[in-house]
Amino acid sequence: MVCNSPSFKSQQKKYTAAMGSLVKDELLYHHLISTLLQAGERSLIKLVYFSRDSSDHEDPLNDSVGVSNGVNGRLHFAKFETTKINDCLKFISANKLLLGGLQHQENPTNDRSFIKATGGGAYKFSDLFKEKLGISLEKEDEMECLVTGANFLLKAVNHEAFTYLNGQKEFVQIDHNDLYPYLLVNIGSGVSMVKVDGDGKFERVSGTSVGGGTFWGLGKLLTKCQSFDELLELSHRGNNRVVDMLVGDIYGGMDYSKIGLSSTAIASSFGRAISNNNELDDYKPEDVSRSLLRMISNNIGQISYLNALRFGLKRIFFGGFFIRGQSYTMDTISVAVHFWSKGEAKAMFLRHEGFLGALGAFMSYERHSLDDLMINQSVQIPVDASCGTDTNYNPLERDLNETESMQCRVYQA
Ligand SMILES: Nc1ncnc2c1ncn2[C@@H]1O[C@H](COP(=O)(O)OP(=O)(O)O)[C@@H](O)[C@H]1O
Ligand SMILES: CC(C)(COP(=O)(O)O)[C@@H](O)C(=O)NCCC(=O)O
Repeated sequence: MVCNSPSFKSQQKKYTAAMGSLVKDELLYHHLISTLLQAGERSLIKLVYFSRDSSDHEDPLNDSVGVSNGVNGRLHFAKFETTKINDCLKFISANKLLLGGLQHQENPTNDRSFIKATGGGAYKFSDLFKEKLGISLEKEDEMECLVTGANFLLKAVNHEAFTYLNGQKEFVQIDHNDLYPYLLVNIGSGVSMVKVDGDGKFERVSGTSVGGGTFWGLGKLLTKCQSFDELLELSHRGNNRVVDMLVGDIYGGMDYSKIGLSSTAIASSFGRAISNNNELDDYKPEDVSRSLLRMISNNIGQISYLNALRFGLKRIFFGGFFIRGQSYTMDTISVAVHFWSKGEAKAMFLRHEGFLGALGAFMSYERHSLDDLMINQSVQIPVDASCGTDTNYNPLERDLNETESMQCRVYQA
């Protein structure tokens, strides 16, 4: 229970005192929709929103229902493929995410008229949101949102960061006093590498255009897959050795031990495809997909390590929806970081990997700051974007962050 930590306890008092005025100021919403973050044509829209517990609605000024301890509710995470923007708009309407609870009841004409948004979608969908929902998208800087989101998750959510090596997931206990500096690597369509030195203190130190969009784009061309999930699914069944040229292929089955390369190390990604006049059709889409995933993950792991080395950073946190909690992706990135750093640096992943920017935008609401939200417990309750529930949901499996919510309390600064 994160809120038991001393720092949160002491903050609790401060926020308790301010709570009454928050309610009076009508700044708290029954449903508060936060943000939308999106990039290119075939990427994802992310939503983070807060819903107040129904038991809190009856008497918002009654201490016993949460005012003295903040307002109880849930922080929800949902995502939509960009091509399904209309589903997203319907979701927002159907769930009345634009209606302020207290505010709406007391002053129905004074509906909230903007939501926070970051990333390319904040620009691209601006007109659509205005036209269909009558609201403006208030734009927040993407890098700033990423960092705010990552800092919040690392500080406030238990079991958020984990290492993944040889199929073993291990949650990392974050020491709040020893979090900075770290390298944040966000693998979205492209990849941003940000050195984080504190709340709001960061520098984007590097990036690469070979990222999630590359995997999805090249994969689509090479395998004719129609969905990202299909491409991922293929990669599970593939064997990259059919496509990649290994050190052993070059050195007659031997290791090149003098420079530390085993015979099974990849010498050249896709290198085998140059032999035997093979055509694309001669390769199984599964093998191509796996090789592509390996190549891109490995490359990102390596560049990340080099940047960590540049600034003497030992901890690298990876986020972005490219990862999708995939074992193979995380394993490859971890191995790359481990191998190049000779075990000195650590790759860590975030359960809410794809929501960093959206969360950061959520925190950017006036009077919301990193400290305003406190996560009690990371309870997993699946909330499907189309409003169904997934009974097979297993929080320990991949896609932890896809459709979940977590219990939290909102306090006013
Ligand atoms: N269902 C999906 N549809 C499209 N891309 C997906 C999907 N799931 C994961 N991805 C991957 O996530 C990447 C986008 O990551 P994301 O963190 O959403 O970044 P962006 O800010 O670019 O939208 C895509 O390029 C792709 O590799
Ligand atoms: C331009 C971006 C910040 C946009 O973020 P994204 O939508 O990919 O999450 C990102 O794609 C990126 O950092 N690209 C790499 C550009 C480069 O450094 O070469």
